[in-house]
Parts: sequence; structure tokens; C-alpha cells
Amino acid sequence: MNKNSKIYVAGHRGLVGSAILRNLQKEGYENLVLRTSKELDLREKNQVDTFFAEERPEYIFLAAAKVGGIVANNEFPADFIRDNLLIQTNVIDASYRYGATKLLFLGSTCIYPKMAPQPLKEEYLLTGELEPTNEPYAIAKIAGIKMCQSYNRQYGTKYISVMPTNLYGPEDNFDLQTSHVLPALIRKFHEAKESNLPFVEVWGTGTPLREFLYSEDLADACVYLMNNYSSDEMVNIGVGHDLSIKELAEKIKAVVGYTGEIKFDKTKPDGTPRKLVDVTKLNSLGWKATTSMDEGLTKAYQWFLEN
Ligand SMILES: NC(=O)C1=CN([C@@H]2O[C@H](COP(=O)(O)OP(=O)(O)OC[C@H]3O[C@@H](n4cnc5c(N)ncnc54)[C@H](OP(=O)(O)O)[C@@H]3O)[C@@H](O)[C@H]2O)C=CC1
Ligand SMILES: C[C@H]1O[C@H](OP(=O)(O)OP(=O)(O)OC[C@H]2O[C@@H](n3cnc4c(=O)[nH]c(N)nc43)[C@H](O)[C@@H]2O)[C@@H](O)[C@@H](O)C1=O
Repeated sequence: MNKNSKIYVAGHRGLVGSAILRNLQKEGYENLVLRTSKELDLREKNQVDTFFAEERPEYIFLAAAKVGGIVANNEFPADFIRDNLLIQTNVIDASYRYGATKLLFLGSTCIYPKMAPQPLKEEYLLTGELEPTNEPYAIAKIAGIKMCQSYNRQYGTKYISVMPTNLYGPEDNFDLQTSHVLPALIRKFHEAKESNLPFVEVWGTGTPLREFLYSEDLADACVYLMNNYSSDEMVNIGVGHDLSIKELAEKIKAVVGYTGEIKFDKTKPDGTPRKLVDVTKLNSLGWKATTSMDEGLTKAYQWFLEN
């Protein structure tokens, strides 16, 4: 990308899109195209075509998606598979038809089989059954990866796909019904502290292992790969180590300064037992995460307090 290349960040108000936007602005990219979902509903092909015909973006970061935590995915599977298939199909196809130079597609580590060996290598895709709580979402994401590869093969496009691990940071979703675990726990411990509640309820058994990447590190990796990577093969993005949900809850409890108890609600699903990504490929491409969990959590809690 040149500093004056026309760059469309789809989903620029979300956790990932807003971090990519801040990164591009900080790096001096000045020709950025942005639309909210109200201004441009990416599920609507006609709206997407009109937008691409008018703006003709050269580079596209596809960070617009229907996103949610374990319970939202489990309760609204039709919304997750439909919206994601529509958004990604419309944007990937219009990027080809309106001559975009390059597109970066954001997948997720839930595309890997539930019981795949750990750490998850890119080649484990489609080698086993998926985690049932997010299978429809994962299938939409797998379709996105295959669509990028197929367009590259048949039409000679330059589409790349990245698979980030669980993310957190500014502009995260803190709605307790639909959010991911990390923002949910920040809010739960904060509210329990403010109201002097005796305990905080954490979903599931606390034993699942998860890896967490700060959204600004992810954004840096995405911009780096857009500039330095061109291959059909997807790339995992993570930190290379994980912790249990119980350990995460204890860390967040300490950051917030809550002194009550933690209780586990075992009626809620645990989901995948573990999904630690192998970051060998990413590291060999010359990129490594830099924000530690302690630093990221402190920043995320600060953002929550200010916003
Ligand atoms: N959060 C996570 O832990 C992870 C996320 N990812 C991936 O990163 C990407 C971004 O996720 P994240 O930032 O967390 O999600 P958010 O929910 O924070 O943001 C999603 C963005 O998508 C936009 N959007 C949603 N529906 C539409 C639509 N119909 N038309 C146009 N825009 C729409 C929203 O725009 P608006 O604000 O204008 O409504 C919003 O800004 C997704 O592909 C997700 O799969 C991957 C791994 C982990
Ligand atoms: C990014 C990724 O995100 C999702 O997969 P997930 O990692 O299972 O998501 P999660 O963050 O919601 O939960 C992680 C773990 O944490 C436990 N947990 C405890 N207490 C709360 C809690 O209060 N809220 C939530 N949401 N989870 C909680 C929860 O029970 C689970 O064991 C998919 O949407 C998938 O599609 C996807 O891509």
C-alpha cells in the first residue's frame, strides 16, 4: 500500500476494524474509505455494488461481520451463518469485479476441528468435526477462506486470509449476552466491585483454555501482512500461549481490584476445550505480538472505564 492508496476498512467501528483504522491513520495512510452498517449494509448486494462502483477501493480489510461469544453463536446460528455468508460473498465478489488490488479476509480459530492437535497448525483445516456451539459461524468463515483461494486460482486476484485467536481491546462488545469472555468478565467484576456483590458468576467449568491477543497487535499484523504477504495459504495470528478461563477470571479480578468470590455456572457451555494457534508461520514472516496480557488487560480496563 502507498500512503495515498484507496483503502476500505469494512467494519471500522468494531473491535478489529477500529484498531486497523487507528493503525493506518498512525502510519500516515490518508485515503481511507469508511461506511457504517447503517450507511452501507454489506448484506445487500445492490448497495455493495453501488459503493464499489463509486469508490473503487484498491485495498480492502474485511473486518465487518456478525460476531459474538459462545452463547450468542449457540442461540442465533441462522443469523451468524446468513449474515457472514452474505457480507463476505458480496465484498469478496465486488472486490474482484471492480478491480481491487488486494483484500484481507478475517477468519477465526473456530474454523479448526474441535479436537485438533495443539497448537493448531494452518494445515489442520478441514481435518475433523467442528465445535457445535459455533459450527454455523465457522462454516461461513471456512467458505470465506475457500472463496478467497478460489478467486485467486480462477481470476488471479490477490486475496489473503488470516485466522486470529480470541481478541480484546478498545471498542469491544461489553453486552453480557452477546460478548466474548474477556470483555464480559471486565464488566462483571467491575459491576460487582461497584455494587459490593459477594460473588461473580463465570460461565462453564473454568477449565477451557483460551489464547488472547490485544486488538492493536492484531491490527499491526494485518497491515504488515497486507504489505508483505501474498499467498493463498492462510496465516494464524496469536501470541503462542494460553491460560484457563479460571486463570483469566483471577487476572481480571486482580486488575479490577474486586475482592469477592468467583463462582462457576456449569449450566453454561464450555465450548472448545483448547484452541491455541501455532504462530510459527507468522513469526517466520517477520511479525510477533508485543503486548503482554497484563499490559493489554490494564489498557482494556482503562478503556472500559473511560467509555
Ligand atoms: N472478536 C474476536 O475475538 C475475534 C474476531 N475475529 C474476526 O474479526 C472480524 C471483526 O470482528 P470484531 O471486530 O470483533 O467484531 P465487532 O462486532 O466488534 O465489529 C463488527 C463490525 O462489522 C460491522 N458490520 C456488521 N454487520 C454489518 C453489515 N450488515 N453491514 C456492514 N457492516 C456490518 C459493524 O459495523 P457498525 O459498527 O457500523 O454497525 C461492526 O463495526 C470478524 O470477521 C471476526 O470473525 C476473529 C477472531 C476473534
Ligand atoms: C472468538 C471465538 O469466540 C467464540 O468462541 P469461544 O472462545 O468459546 O467464546 P467466548 O469468549 O464466548 O467463551 C470462551 C469461554 O469463556 C467462558 N466464559 C466464562 N464466562 C463467560 C462470560 O461471561 N461470557 C462469555 N462469552 N464466555 C464466558 C465460556 O463458557 C467459554 O468456555 C465463538 O463465538 C467463536 O465463533 C469464535 O470465533
